[in-house]
Amino acid sequence: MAFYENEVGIFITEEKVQARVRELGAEITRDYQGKDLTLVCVLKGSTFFAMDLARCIDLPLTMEFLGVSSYQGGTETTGEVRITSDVSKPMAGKHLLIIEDIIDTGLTMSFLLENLRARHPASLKVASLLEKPARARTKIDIDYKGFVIDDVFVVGYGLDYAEKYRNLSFIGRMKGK
Ligand SMILES: O=P(O)(O)OC[C@H]1O[C@H](OP(=O)(O)OP(=O)(O)O)[C@H](O)[C@@H]1O
Ligand code: HPA
Ligand SMILES: [Mg+2]
Repeated sequence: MAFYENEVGIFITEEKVQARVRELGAEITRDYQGKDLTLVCVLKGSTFFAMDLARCIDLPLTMEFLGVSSYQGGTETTGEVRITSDVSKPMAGKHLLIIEDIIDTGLTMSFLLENLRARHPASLKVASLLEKPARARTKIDIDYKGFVIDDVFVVGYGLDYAEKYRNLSFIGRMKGK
């Protein structure tokens, strides 16, 4: 029996995730032809998605990493988004695409959009593997969206519960949460 099976059930299979990531990569490749694209990967949750997506984009892109945290290990947001590590270069004049694993209440993305917009990029767009509209507290326009999901707490493919389960290659759901 695999280590996660008591607590986690499969929600979106690895095959479905990978197929959708390839589609999004092809779309981004078409849209950013001739532009100097910078992926802003949001630590820690988006790392697995960002790494796979980047390999499906057929363009000479740059990768930056921005750490933010607001869940502090639980299943409910604390409502306070903190930057835990900043990008390594000025973002002014760049075509930025924020890469997220999930937009749940939208508080993190709303913070990120405001923060990055203030740095005067040439353009600013959003890619998120998951969207959970049932819990949205603010409206976020997602330019590249993987899946819309119901109000369940998901783990795997970068998403954690108390820092665990990020390394599952599928999207799982916590049993009883
Ligand atoms: O839309 P929201 O309700 O703000 O939730 C989404 C955010 O919450 C999670 O990050 P978390 O704060 O857990 O940090 P982590 O990525 O390091 O797990 C997730 O990775 C998103 O960044
Ligand atoms: O459903 C979720 N799972 C893991 N982390 C999250 N952060 C916001 N929503 C979630
Ligand atoms: Mg988390």
